[in-house]
Amino acid sequence: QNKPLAIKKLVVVSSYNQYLASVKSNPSNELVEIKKAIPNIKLDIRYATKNNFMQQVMYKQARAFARRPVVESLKKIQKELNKKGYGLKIFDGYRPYAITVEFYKKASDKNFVANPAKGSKHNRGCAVDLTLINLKTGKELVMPTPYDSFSAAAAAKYENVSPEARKNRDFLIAVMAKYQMNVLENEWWHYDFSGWRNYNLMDIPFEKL
Ligand SMILES: C[C@@H](N)C(=O)N[C@H](C)C(=O)O
Ligand SMILES: [Zn+2]
Repeated sequence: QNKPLAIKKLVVVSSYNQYLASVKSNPSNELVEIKKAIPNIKLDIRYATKNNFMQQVMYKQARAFARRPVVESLKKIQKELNKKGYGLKIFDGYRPYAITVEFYKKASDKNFVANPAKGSKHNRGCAVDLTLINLKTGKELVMPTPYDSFSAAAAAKYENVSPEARKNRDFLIAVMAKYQMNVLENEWWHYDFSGWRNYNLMDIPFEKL
């Protein structure tokens, strides 16, 4: 006889007080503002502009957050990169769940956006979208594709790219992995924190944080 399927209900925290209580019981739950913790990090929050795949402003504020241990990893990564003349540029961090719902409705290719039925690691404050910059010039290093290019060439192991783009991409992937930030198979710019399972999905707008 077939066993009934166990259907897990998706938990999304949308109450600010519930979020505060979770931080009180475990400080790792805090959504830390990345720029405050790492002042020399560069931000280019595309979803707070119309320059993104949605072609509309999705965030009211150009800010980036991540859970405390994720920001600790980013701090170490930035330190290591700075010694070599490079730095990070952040495109996105914590993303409220409602935004993932909007992305999924409109995205031309659903392979490049998380399904709201499961939620995104961004909604857990455990994913960041980023690239590398040259510290002196502030310019982005050459990568296989632009950010959020929903193309085959965006894959982390895509072979048919220039030697320079491949070198930069593979260097970024390696330094991120050293600090528990693992690249997403089909997006070279997206990194998931290995402890993401310990954090709830959230739907709290930046303005409240
Ligand atoms: C939309 C893109 N930047 C992204 O973050 N995709 C992943 C799969 C996500 O939505 O979690
Ligand atoms: Zn992402």
